[in-house]
Amino acid sequence: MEDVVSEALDGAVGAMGAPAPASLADPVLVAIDGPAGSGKSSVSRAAAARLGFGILDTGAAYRALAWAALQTGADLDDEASMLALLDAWHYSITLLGAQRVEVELGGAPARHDVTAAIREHAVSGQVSRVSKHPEVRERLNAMFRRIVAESGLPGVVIEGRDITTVVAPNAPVRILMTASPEVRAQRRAGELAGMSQEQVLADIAARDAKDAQVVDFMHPAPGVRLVDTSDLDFEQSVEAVVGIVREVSTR
Ligand SMILES: Nc1ncnc2c1ncn2[C@@H]1O[C@H](COP(=O)(O)OP(=O)(O)O)[C@@H](O)[C@H]1O
Ligand SMILES: Nc1ccn([C@@H]2O[C@H](COP(=O)(O)OP(=O)(O)O)[C@@H](O)[C@H]2O)c(=O)n1
Repeated sequence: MEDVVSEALDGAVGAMGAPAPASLADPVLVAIDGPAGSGKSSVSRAAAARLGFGILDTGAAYRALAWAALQTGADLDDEASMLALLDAWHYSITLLGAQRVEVELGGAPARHDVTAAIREHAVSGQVSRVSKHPEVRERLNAMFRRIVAESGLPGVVIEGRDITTVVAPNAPVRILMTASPEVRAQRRAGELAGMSQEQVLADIAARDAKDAQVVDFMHPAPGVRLVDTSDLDFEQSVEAVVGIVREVSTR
């Protein structure tokens, strides 16, 4: 399946004019989980940049699979159909710089830049239907571990729902990022033009409820640090994550 082309170094070329040096050691992992709108993607991205690490947004792969299923007319509730899609697709995501997500499905055009499309409401509302399948999760988790291992980066922040518990339970830094439902809806409503805060709150509550049937991302597992961003501004949230990483790495 995932004949993954992790284009991690593209961003480094653009940013620095030369490819990033490949690290000989395994990358340091910073695992971050949390519900929708807690700030995990944007805060993880800023923290990674500050630490000189890459960022792997795992939700993008679930979103891209849902996008591919909607595109091809496959039944999102049928696990075998989703596994067949995974067998056929090529997925790539940048780990440095601006996020770019691409999917190859075969056919014409072969390669689709889905960076914007996977954030649309039509995809967000359907993605829990593909992420509920256990074997789909196993296949994507294997892909995430491979992308990180092959990144050549000194460290990678990897964020999603089950990173601290399933994908990287041995990561030296594991964080659960939360915020109250009202604050999360307010943040998301600011991003989604034309939707009221009430609509957004209902949407993310419904998605969280479906997702929570599959993985627990509301309560920190033993050893996982809780960062509640309800009363933190963006900069304070980034500092909280960077502070935990520095604290752990100087122990
Ligand atoms: N601590 C914070 N204070 C204010 N706004 C924030 C904070 N964290 C994130 N945001 C904003 O909230 C929105 C949702 O954050 P995002 O990172 O997409 O959340 P998640 O990945 O958990 O769904 C973004 O527009 C982001 O800039
Ligand atoms: N590790 C992960 C990441 C995402 N997901 C699924 O992918 C969807 C989109 O994740 P996301 O992180 O992009 O969502 P937001 O929190 O950014 O809204 C979630 O609603 C889950 O259904 C998952 O099941 N496991």
